[in-house]
Order: sequence, then structure tokens, then C-alpha cells
Amino acid sequence: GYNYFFSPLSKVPAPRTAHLGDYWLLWQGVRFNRCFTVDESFKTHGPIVRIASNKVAVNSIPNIQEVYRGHNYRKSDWYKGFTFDGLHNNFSTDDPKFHAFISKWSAPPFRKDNLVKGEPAARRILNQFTRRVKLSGPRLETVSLFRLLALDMMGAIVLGCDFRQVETGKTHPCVLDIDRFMIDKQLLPYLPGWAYWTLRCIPLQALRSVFESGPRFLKYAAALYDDAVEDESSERLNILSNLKNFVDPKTGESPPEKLVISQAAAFLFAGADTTTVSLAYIVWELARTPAVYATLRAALEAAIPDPDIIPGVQELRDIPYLAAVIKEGLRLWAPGQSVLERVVPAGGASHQGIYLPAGTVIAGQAYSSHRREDIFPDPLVFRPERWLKEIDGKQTLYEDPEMLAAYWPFGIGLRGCIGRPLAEMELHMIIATVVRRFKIKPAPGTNEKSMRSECTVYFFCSLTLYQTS
Ligand code: HEM
Repeated sequence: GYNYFFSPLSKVPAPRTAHLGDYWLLWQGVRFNRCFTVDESFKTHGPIVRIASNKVAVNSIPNIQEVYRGHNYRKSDWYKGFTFDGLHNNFSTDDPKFHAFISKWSAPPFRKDNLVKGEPAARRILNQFTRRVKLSGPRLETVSLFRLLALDMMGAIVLGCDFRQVETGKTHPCVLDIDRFMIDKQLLPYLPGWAYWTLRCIPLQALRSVFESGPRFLKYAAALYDDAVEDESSERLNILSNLKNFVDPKTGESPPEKLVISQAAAFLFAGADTTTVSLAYIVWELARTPAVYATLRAALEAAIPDPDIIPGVQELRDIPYLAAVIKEGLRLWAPGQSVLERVVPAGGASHQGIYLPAGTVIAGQAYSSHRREDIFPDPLVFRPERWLKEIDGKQTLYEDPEMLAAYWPFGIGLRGCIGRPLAEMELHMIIATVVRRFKIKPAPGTNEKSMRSECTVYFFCSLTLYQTS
């Protein structure tokens, strides 16, 4: 009754059941359908929609910019699930001071000049990947393989550790725990408290391993921390040794060990599967869109005459068609594209002419912004050309300001993705290698339906990679 008639949010347009409480959103979440249903609701009800008793979603670009730009709208309680041992990291915290404090240590290894020093390690892993593809035969489970690749690359380039998964073909246990951890932290929090605690009491091994994944994560991170060493030969900063040895020049203080370990655990879950999912979708789009594959292949053959050579990221960034393929892939299939919750600050705020009291949870979703027909014509078509323009007779990456404002696969502003430069480096190097060295086509069973997901790894994606002559 209160939710439906008297709540200040009852004025916000919504599917009828969303006005009644939190079950509508929960139901969409357990069906892995939240992102798509919220998107449908925008189409039916307009740019602001109520999605739960205290939650609204917005799809107007100025509203989204206002919410995500600064620290004014803090992260919601949902992010608290991503603490480890009660300790926050730069993903989970809603405190701007703590965020600035922890970002100060974490940011330097992600600087482009530092990442470039990781290129030899990235090349070594990509050559191992090529050998593994050849060993595996023509049909490949690409998601599993990309998961090995993404974690190995992140480990070698910025974490200062060698997972050696691609080389040995053995999956590190933390990869499976990423799945369990995401179920525990992303899905189960939507259950009512009694249902969550009932599940926790059921003595089923599969459930136990879900609930114990958080502590296990911390153990993996602690082991990495213990092993982290400076790579003196390359003068490359890695996150763990950087955090381990960091001394604040002003205060002389170092970050507490427990905090560093919690931060390392955050990088493990935030950096591996995001890259995996992006890769899987981009390669799938290339496999099912032969004209785009052919154009990219030709551009790469021109830029990389010898397929045994893997160019550096700067050289690859100078191939506009490759950059446009990655941009377009992330437009359609960014891994974190469902609602990212923030909280309306003290004093409340007005969005789309509706007053939202302080404490209302508000969110946009990249999935919907990226499919705005008025901004991205034929939004469902994978068309890298939309990001290109002929300037002075040369094909150039062109970022139309309206498209750019609506494009946020890595989030926006101060709480945007700290790993973006690394992710972009990995995507450039991996996609260039795959396309330059292999012909690809989707295997039977990989189709629109099998690829439909909330953009976690819960989808079946099997592509056949053929080696070219
Ligand atoms: C294609 C790959 C990636 C995509 C699309 C992506 C996307 C995002 C998005 C959308 C956010 C904002 C989340 C929110 O507001 O809730 C985010 C934050 C974050 N990402 Fe990424 N990410 C990627 C790769 C990585 C990598 C490789 C790392 C680390 C090695 C990483 C570490 C983080 C961290 C620590 C945050 C929290 C930043 C903060 O709140 O200040 N991400 N990412």
C-alpha cells in the first residue's frame, strides 16, 4: 500500500509490479534478465523508471552524467558485498577520502608509460596462446581460453605474478571462484534476508563453496602479495610490489598489509572476467560478421606484414579500424552494462522533473544508453564504421561528441574504471593477434540466444578458430 500509493517514488512511471516492492527486480535478477527488462521499461515508460521500492533507473544522458560525474552520488550498499574481511578497496568504498587514498597507490602501475613495459610479457603469453590454439584442434571453447589469457595477461603486466595458465593449460582455482564470488556478491544480495540465511544453512557442497569464495579470494591475494617482487630488469611497476613498498612522501606512512591484500583481491575479480567477456563478444561479432572481419584482417595485414610479430599497443592504436572494432564491441557488449547503483545525496534531487528524496537509489545502465536509436542509428548492428570518418583523405577514429557522451563501457568520472588503460591494451593486442593469425567462425550452438546474458560469464560461447595458412 505505502509503496504503491504514498511513497514519493509512486510518481515515477514503472511496470505495475515494480511499484509494489522489491520482488519484481529480484525476479528479473534471478532470471539473469534485469538489464533487458530495465531496458524494455525505458521503452515503455520513458527515461526515468521505478524499478523497486526505493530504486529508480534513468536513461537520459544529462541525468546519467550528473549521477556518475563526481563523488556527490555515492555508491550504494550493494558495493559493500565486495569488501574482503570487512576491509574496503577502491571498488567497494563509498568514501571519497579513502578512495583518493587507495587510488594514490594503485594508479601508477596503470599509467600508459608503465604498461608499455609489460609488452614483452604480453607477447610471450600471446605466443603461448597461439601454440595452445594449435594444440587444441579446430574447435575451441573460447570463453575458457580467454579466461586463462585475461588473467595471465593481467598477472604478468600489472600484478607482478605469473599464473602460467595458458602455457600449462591448467586453470588457477581463483578463476572458478570468480564465478562463485559473483553469485554470492552480485546475485544473492537481491534475495530477502531470510532466504539468504536459509541458503547459507543448507549443507550442500556447491552452496558452501559459493559462500566460502570470498575468504578463498583473500587467500589467493595474500599468496600473490607474499610472492610479489620488483621486476628490476624492466623497471616496471607492478601493483603488488608498488603497494608493498609504497611510502607516502608527506606522511612517511605505508599502506597496511591487510588493505593491500584486499585491494589485490579486488583487482582479481574486477580485471579478469571483464576482459574475458569483452573479448568473447568482440570475437563473436567478428566471427558472425564476415565483412567486418575481412576489413579488419586487411587493415592488420597491411600494418603487420609478418604474422609472427605482435606490435606494441601504440602501433596498434594507430590502426583506426581496430580501435573502431573494439569501441563498437564494447558499445554493444560492455561487461558491466547493467544498472550501477548510486545514492541520491542529502537534500534530494530532481530528475526528469520528479523529486527524488535523499537516499533513493538511482542508476543508469550502459546497455540502454548504448542502444539509444537517436544517438546510435541501427543500434543493434555491429558497425565499427560509425566510429570512423574520412579526414584529409585518411580514415580516422572520429568520436562524435553526442555519441561519446552516451558511451560509458568503463563507467564515468572519478569512479570510472582504473584498469581501463590495461584493458584497452589487452584488447588491442589480443584481438590483433587472433585476427591476424586465425580465421574464425561461430560453432553450431553459438547464436543470439546462447550469447544472451547479463554480461557475466553465464553464457555458452563456443567459436571455432581455424588457423590460416
Ligand atoms: C574491458 C574491460 C573492463 C571493463 C569494460 C570495465 C568496466 C568497469 C566499469 C563500468 C566500472 C565502474 C563500475 C561501477 O561504477 O560500479 C569499473 C570499475 C573498476 N574497474 Fe574496470 N573494467 C574493465 C577492466 C578492468 C581491469 C583490467 C581492471 C584491473 C586490473 C579493472 C578494475 C576496476 C576497478 C578497481 C574499478 C573500481 C574503480 C573505482 O570505483 O574507483 N577493470 N570497471
